[in-house]
Order: sequence, then structure tokens, then C-alpha cells
Amino acid sequence: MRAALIQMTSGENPAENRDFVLGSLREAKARGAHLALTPEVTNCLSGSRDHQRAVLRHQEDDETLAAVCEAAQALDLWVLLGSLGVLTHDADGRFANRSFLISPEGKIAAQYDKIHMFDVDVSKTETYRESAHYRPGDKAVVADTDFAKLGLTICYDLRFPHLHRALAQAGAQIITAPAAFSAVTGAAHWHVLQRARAIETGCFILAPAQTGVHYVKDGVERRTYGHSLAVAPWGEVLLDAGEAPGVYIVDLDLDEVKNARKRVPSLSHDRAFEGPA
Ligand SMILES: O=C(O)CNC(=O)[C@H](CS)NC(=O)CCC(=O)C(=O)O
Repeated sequence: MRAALIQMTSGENPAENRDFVLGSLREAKARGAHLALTPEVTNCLSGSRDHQRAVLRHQEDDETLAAVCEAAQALDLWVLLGSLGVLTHDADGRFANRSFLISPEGKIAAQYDKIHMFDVDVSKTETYRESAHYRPGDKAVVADTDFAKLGLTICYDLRFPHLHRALAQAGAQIITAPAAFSAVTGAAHWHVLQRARAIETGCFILAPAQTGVHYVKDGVERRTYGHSLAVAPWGEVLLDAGEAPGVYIVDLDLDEVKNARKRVPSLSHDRAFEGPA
């Protein structure tokens, strides 16, 4: 199975981000990919809630989603649109941070709303309150394809291993982990956490990432870490994309899932326990 990780620097203009994705999907297909994956908030990375409110759309009106469904069908390609920011009908006006798995027939095969919100003070000048803008999801999702079962996660979900364990125990062989990781936390935590999730679950991890500087707000750059990763179930890094935007190809042998879980069957060794009190 050949996957294409699309690494990009999404800006505030959805039409520009969409053009980059559509070109990358054509490249992915030309290079033999079966599945192409885009990062978190592919359609718009912005520091302004007002701007997001102006340019984001409801799922049924989203032009990026429509264009990618059309491209998936035209190219006969599976696509994981890592996430789109979309409007919801909630009274409080929050958006959803939603992943879409699109089939080669151009249909939405599965969708997943990010469960864990990044409400974190990375430093005095770098603070995030994702839950102020996005409404968290509450449903874990495993999706079937003709090549593997996929477990869907988004970015900060990476830090919640019980979600990954639940996905693997529900049959996932590949966990998708699209991200817009902070450059600071990425340098400290990204590789080790992704490798740990792969080893604990015996899953492949496919983590397409945002990279570079997206915008400047109040004189502060919004910078993401890049380093889109593919990790094997035994923990080896199969692909590290570094920092440049582009299309990165990796070949997966799904038998490695079985083999890793046979060598260390920890996924089937859970025990109930009391406490801690
Ligand atoms: O803000 C947007 O529009 C798009 N969303 C994001 O960039 C999200 C929420 S702020 N980023 C993360 O989850 C980074 C997690 C991370 O960096 C860590 O866990 O260390």
C-alpha cells in the first residue's frame, strides 16, 4: 500500500490552500499512491476568529470538501482530508475541527471531530484556547477501506494514548494523525509520542503535518513544526518529511501489523485493576 503525505503551509485563504491540495493530489496519484493525506486545518489556518467566521462554511457548502471529493473520484484515490474547519449549527457559534475520509468514488466514507482540545500555554507568548473556537467531538471512529482499517485522530489527540488503544482494539491497522503541531512542542515531543503510539498499538501511524510560518499576529509568528511522519508498528520511522512543503511517498506492508502484534501481544493483555484509591 502506497501512501502520500501532503505537507503544507496553510494560510488564511481557503482558495489558495485548496489549489495546493488539488495539485498535490494529482502528484500523489502520478507517483502511485493509493491514499493521500492532508494536515489538520487544511482549508484555513488563521489567528482571527472573525476571519474564520467569514471564510469557513458548513460541511455541505464547503468548496474544499466538494473539490477534493471530485478529485478523489477523478483520480481514483482514497483521500484523508486531515481536517477542515467547518461551521456548526451550535448556538455558541463554535466551529468543528473535522477529518474526512473520502473514497475513490468521491463519497465521504467516514468523518471524525477532534476530541481533545489544545487549551495550552506553551510559553508566556504562545497560548492556545482551541475550545474557545472549536466544539470538541465525543465519538471515536474506525473506518474500513479496501486496503486497511483506519483509526482517525487529530493533532493534540496524540497525547491521549487510551484513544489510540481503543482504535487499535476496534481493529484499526493504520492510525491517521494529521497535525498543526506547535514548533516548540514538536521539537520536544513529536517523534517520541508518534513512535510510542505506533509501538503501543501495533499500528502504522500516518501523520501529515502543517509546516512553517502561517501568519503573523501582533508581531508573533504562528509557526508549525512540519516533520510529517510515517511510523511502522514496530516503531521505526519510515518517513520524516523535514520542513519543506510537498508530497512525500511511503510504502506500507500491512503484514507488519500482524507481525509486530505477534511478537509483543500487549494489545491483548489488558487487565482490569482496582484504584488507585
Ligand atoms: O488553530 C487552528 O486553527 C488549528 N488548530 C491547531 O493548530 C491545533 C489546535 S490550536 N493545534 C494543536 O492541536 C497542536 C497540538 C500541539 O502542538 C501539542 O500537542 O503540543
